[in-house]
Amino acid sequence: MAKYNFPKDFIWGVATSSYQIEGAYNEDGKGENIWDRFTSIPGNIYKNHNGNVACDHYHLYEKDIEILEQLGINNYRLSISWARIFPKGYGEVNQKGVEFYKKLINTLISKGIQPAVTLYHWDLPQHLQDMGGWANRKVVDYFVEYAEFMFKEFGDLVPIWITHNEPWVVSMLGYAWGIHAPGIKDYKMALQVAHNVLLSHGKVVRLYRSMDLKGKIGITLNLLTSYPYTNDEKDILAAKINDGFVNRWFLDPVLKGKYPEDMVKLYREQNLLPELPEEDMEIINEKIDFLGINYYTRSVVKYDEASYPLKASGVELDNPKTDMGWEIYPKGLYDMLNYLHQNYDGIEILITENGAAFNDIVNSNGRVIDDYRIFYLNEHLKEVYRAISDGVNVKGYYLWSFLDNFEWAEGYAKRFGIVYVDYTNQNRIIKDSAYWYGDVIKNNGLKE
Ligand SMILES: N=[N+]=NCCCCNC(=O)[C@@H]1[C@H]2[C@H](O)[C@@H](O)[C@H](O)[C@@H](CO)[C@@H]12
Repeated sequence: MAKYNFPKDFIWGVATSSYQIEGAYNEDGKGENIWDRFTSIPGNIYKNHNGNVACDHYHLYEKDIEILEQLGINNYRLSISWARIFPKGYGEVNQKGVEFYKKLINTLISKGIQPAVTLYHWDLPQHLQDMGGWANRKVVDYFVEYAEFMFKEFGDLVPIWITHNEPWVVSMLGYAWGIHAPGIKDYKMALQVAHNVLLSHGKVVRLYRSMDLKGKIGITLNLLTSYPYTNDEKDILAAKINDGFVNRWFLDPVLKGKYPEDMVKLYREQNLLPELPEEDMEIINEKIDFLGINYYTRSVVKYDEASYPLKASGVELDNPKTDMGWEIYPKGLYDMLNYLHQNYDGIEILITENGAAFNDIVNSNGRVIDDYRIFYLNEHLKEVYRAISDGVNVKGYYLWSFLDNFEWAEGYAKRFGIVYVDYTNQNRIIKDSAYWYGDVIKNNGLKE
């Protein structure tokens, strides 16, 4: 019996993404994507790790789905590798790529596991990057063509669609700071990228509606609850600017049809404002069925004269952190859920990612005792429960991640999985947290 009972039809799931787990980077007709290219350049990734093999999910997906079944996990968020479908990003279709996802999704459904499909989780076909990538407005139209193909092929199979995963990361880490693929450092271009990605989202939602499909469609945003370091009004303003930078720059166009005025003013003053055609806003604001949010940690922000362009910088507190160095702050999820409920008309929410990396060790009995991860997950789920009890419209939770996997610039050094992957032999070891999560699902709630 659970102490914290979740709503009857609450969605309990786990999440992954194509580049992080599939491997088979150049198999069965798949085209090169920007992460294949970015990881091939020495110095970009921890120890020059890459996703050429990753968790070899492309070949091991049936065994991985058996683990989901064994654990009683009946919702699974995955992403599609665009370059497996369209090796050049558009035009010729790679039928073997289509067949892989048909087999994957049909196997999930045959076992009673509901798929949630992300169309774009960062792995842009390299051919499209060669023409400017998301900075080129033409790529918007190629994304729509890709989505239309996916809706025609999978629209009747897949009940939950996510257009994009974390446009803030796509634009800022990929095009402003060069930490992620394609490794560009151009802040103004990054803001143009963010706009084009949002425009592509809106066009795909509009397309989905026109095809009269029966599922739900939304977008996933990484949201950082922002808190001022002190009660000094400069810090309070800095926290608000950080909230605008990470959260409202994406939430407002999608849910209100306009960019936040304070950030437009700031970017205009800094000569960073890109082309933001007014006629695009109505498209970006196309009504979504749910907002996906990825929550990991909070931001504590102080005024910082030297910080460009926001005059705001994060403060590292001496609090418990995950292996990523991210503060463990469950209340930040509660506060974010209430913030969304109050400021965005009670929009339906799916938590499409929440989880933690810790330095997992396989003990002498071949077991991974990850009590720290169970603690992190339990504390965050208690905050979700509290928000639902306050009336916040949270419909589901996808734990990041199902498997240990390629953690972008950190390579395989960071383990987020509830299933341990031994990359030397591709063995899977079910961690204690996975058994714990299976119980949460069975009880539809938490014991403590
Ligand atoms: N300071 N700080 N920052 C906290 C937020 C950083 C933004 N990164 C994410 O949210 C990525 C998201 C991604 O979808 C997944 O593909 C990644 O594997 C996870 C784990 O990294 C998360």
